[in-house]
Amino acid sequence: MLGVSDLVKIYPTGEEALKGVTMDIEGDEIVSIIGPSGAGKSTLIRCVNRLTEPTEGSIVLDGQEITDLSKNELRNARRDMGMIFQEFNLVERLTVMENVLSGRLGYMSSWRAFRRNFDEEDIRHAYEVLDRVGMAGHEDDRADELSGGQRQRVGIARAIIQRPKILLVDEPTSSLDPETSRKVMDLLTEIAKDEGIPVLINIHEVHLATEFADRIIGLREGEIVFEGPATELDEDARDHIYRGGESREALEKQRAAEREQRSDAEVTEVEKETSF
Ligand SMILES: Nc1ncnc2c1ncn2[C@@H]1O[C@H](COP(=O)(O)OP(=O)(O)OP(=O)(O)O)[C@@H](O)[C@H]1O
Repeated sequence: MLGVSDLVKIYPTGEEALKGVTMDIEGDEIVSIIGPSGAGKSTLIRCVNRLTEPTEGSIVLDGQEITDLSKNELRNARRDMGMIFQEFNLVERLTVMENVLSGRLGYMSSWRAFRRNFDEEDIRHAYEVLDRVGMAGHEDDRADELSGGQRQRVGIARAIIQRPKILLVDEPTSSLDPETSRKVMDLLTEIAKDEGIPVLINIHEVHLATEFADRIIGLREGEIVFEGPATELDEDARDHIYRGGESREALEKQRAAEREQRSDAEVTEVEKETSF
């Protein structure tokens, strides 16, 4: 389905955000990318649909190479990639229904898109999808009247109405409270399984990644340093992703040394106080 090979991204500033990332995602798998801040998680997701232009490497979606598509070809290819963002990216002054239908714009001629001339089938589908994400009855609400959780539900509906082949999700819960985050993740993963499409999701909260993903990819400094099922993400693996080369054992040694140093210092203080 999606194959990423030797993907490199060097920003104009010289920052090498991805240093040759290779990964695949198939079927209806949910893959979470985790890693410390600056590891390259967003860059990876955004390179897949070329919101960020990759520097080198290959991205193949359903047999089509994405990296060398022209602007027009890319517009068509993006219909196959539903994108869900941290900041929801809704048009604030438009209604829920208008925001959801905007997911169909990529399928329309420029003229029909300009006139917002949607098919009846699209409108029927939009009602259905809004019901599916728990937003029935809110069709005419303006986006700027919604709570964060409701906004993300609309974001999910807009992505789903595209009938994409894959969902690319960039920090969907960063602007939400823990309870809403869990509900949104529940909905997102359930819908993706129903639709039978894979999900590539960049997520900060490791507990949500392990709870909802089939597979975890750990990125560190632009490189994959862990890949496996959530059950294999033990403390050692987490340390490796978030602290680099340090293994759990090394960390324990370091902590023991620090404890020893502290107790030596305490002894010295006591000696000082009691010496006369
Ligand atoms: N537009 C840009 N121009 C220059 N450097 C960038 C740009 N976007 C990201 N970077 C740099 O690329 C590296 C990877 O950034 P990226 O946002 O992909 O990481 P991340 O893992 O998603 O981080 P976070 O979890 O903090 O969002 C970082 O060092 C970042 O500073």
